[in-house]
Amino acid sequence: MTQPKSRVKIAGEETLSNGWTRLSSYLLDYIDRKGATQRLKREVYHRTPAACILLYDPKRDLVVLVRQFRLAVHLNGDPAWIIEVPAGLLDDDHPEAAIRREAMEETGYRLRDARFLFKSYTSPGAVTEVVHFFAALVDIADRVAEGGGLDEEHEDIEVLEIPLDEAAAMIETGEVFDVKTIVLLQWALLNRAKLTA
Ligand SMILES: Nc1nc2c(ncn2[C@@H]2O[C@H](COP(=O)(O)OP(=O)(O)O[C@H]3O[C@H](CO)[C@@H](O)[C@H](O)[C@@H]3O)[C@@H](O)[C@H]2O)c(=O)[nH]1
Ligand SMILES: [Mg+2]
Repeated sequence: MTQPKSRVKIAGEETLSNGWTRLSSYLLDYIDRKGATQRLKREVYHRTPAACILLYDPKRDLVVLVRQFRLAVHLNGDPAWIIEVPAGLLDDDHPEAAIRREAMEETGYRLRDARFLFKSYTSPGAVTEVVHFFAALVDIADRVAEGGGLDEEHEDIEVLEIPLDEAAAMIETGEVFDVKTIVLLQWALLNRAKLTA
């Protein structure tokens, strides 16, 4: 499908907040499918790119997950120490270099091969964030450090090793409700046979 960029003209941008991440309000002139120009106002949160990874140990048939506090979840009134796949911001690194670094910092696993799967927008209605998804096979011998996150960034990360079927069942029970984690656990179920071969 052609992507008609000429149908969109940015007519103005105002920075609403410029803290950890910039929040902007845009005015855009958008030509709709009937050919009429609409002046729209849209707010966008400029999150930088990120990466996440499924760590699967085929010998023990388990996945390596992390649990940490997420303020946004807390503010919504949900249980806020949430279970996720290891993930982090690219910080200007290549996605694979970044996910190797994050996997080590958060879980203590040194990755051998990391396979790129796909990338995904996590909230395209308002947020620029794009997340690069990876998978890697790990073995108990690859755990060369404790993980737990960086002390200087006050990361307080618990490492969990959970049988794949149990982790996947936690989607249905509502214990796992982070979208990148749900996607990667479902990818693992679909590909387990190939991963163990
Ligand atoms: N000072 C300050 N530090 C912050 C702020 N927001 C985050 N940080 C710090 O920035 C670091 C980010 O850690 P990463 O491991 O690089 O990122 P992440 O938070 O795990 O992000 C991943 O998960 C998010 C939630 O699902 C995703 O939004 C993100 O794309 C990525 O996948 C953490 O040390 C965190 O405390 C802030 O507003 N102020
Ligand atoms: Mg992280």
